[in-house]
Amino acid sequence: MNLIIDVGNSFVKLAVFKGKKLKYKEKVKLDDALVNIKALKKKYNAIEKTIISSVGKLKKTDVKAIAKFFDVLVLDSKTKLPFKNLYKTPETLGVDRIALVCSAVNQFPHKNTLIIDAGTCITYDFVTSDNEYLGGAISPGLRMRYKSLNNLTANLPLLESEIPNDIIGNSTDESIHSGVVNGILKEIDGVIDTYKLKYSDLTVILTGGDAKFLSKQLKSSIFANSNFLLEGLNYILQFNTNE
Ligand SMILES: Nc1ncnc2c1ncn2[C@@H]1O[C@H](COP(=O)(O)OP(=O)(O)O)[C@@H](O)[C@H]1O
Ligand SMILES: CC(C)(COP(=O)(O)O)[C@@H](O)C(=O)NCCC(=O)O
Repeated sequence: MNLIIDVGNSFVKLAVFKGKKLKYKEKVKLDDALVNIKALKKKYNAIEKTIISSVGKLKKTDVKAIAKFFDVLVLDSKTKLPFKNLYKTPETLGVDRIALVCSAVNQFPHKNTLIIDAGTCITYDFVTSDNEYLGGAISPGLRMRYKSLNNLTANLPLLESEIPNDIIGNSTDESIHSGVVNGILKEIDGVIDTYKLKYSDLTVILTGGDAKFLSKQLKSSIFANSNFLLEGLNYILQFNTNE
């Protein structure tokens, strides 16, 4: 069994895989991660290996503590990968984005694939049918947009995400929901349309904490898969250990 540890900028996702099968997953705050990992070790004593992908504030001491329980692979720019990385600064590429690309080449081999991860940030990652990763884009995520409107103004309240009733916001709250949510939806649909002009056979995956919230509102046809990153990490672990 493999334990997958995905440290994002909002949450840590923990998952247990038996071979390719997802057996269990949970989402925790970073401060609780170590305690929950210890509990998972007790619950699933068949876990031998773990992969850690962190773009968040995971401490080196936490990695050391985890390495006491399991055989650890810490994903970084030197890890053996199943695609050609053409990013100009591979050493600064987010390891979560690397895992998304691995998931795509594993699940959609020889396809032009755009992976959209709606998490703290929204990331766009594109891999060609020739297995070449070209890069993509980074833009502010759903909660980040609500928070920035509140943080950087005197009068705008902090709201919880809500699907707007109309494109025309007829109150402060409705104007914010329209700006933030319609803004993201138009951005995503617009990015997909632009890629499709060049790659008409494009496969699009939507994942991340906000994927469920956004997927039904999009006009483009996409595959929504909340486990896409976790599956990519499990694949990297298998790819590096010949499991
Ligand atoms: N308490 C919370 N704090 C931050 N984000 C939250 C919270 N509750 C729900 N969310 C949603 O989760 C999204 C982040 O999802 P996730 O994919 O887990 O992020 P990351 O992988 O970057 O940690 C945010 O954009 C937000 O809409
Ligand atoms: C863009 C990100 C902050 C996204 O993180 P997330 O929203 O998934 O927590 C992360 O992939 C990162 O730190 N990237 C480094 C810059 C780059 O990918 O080029």
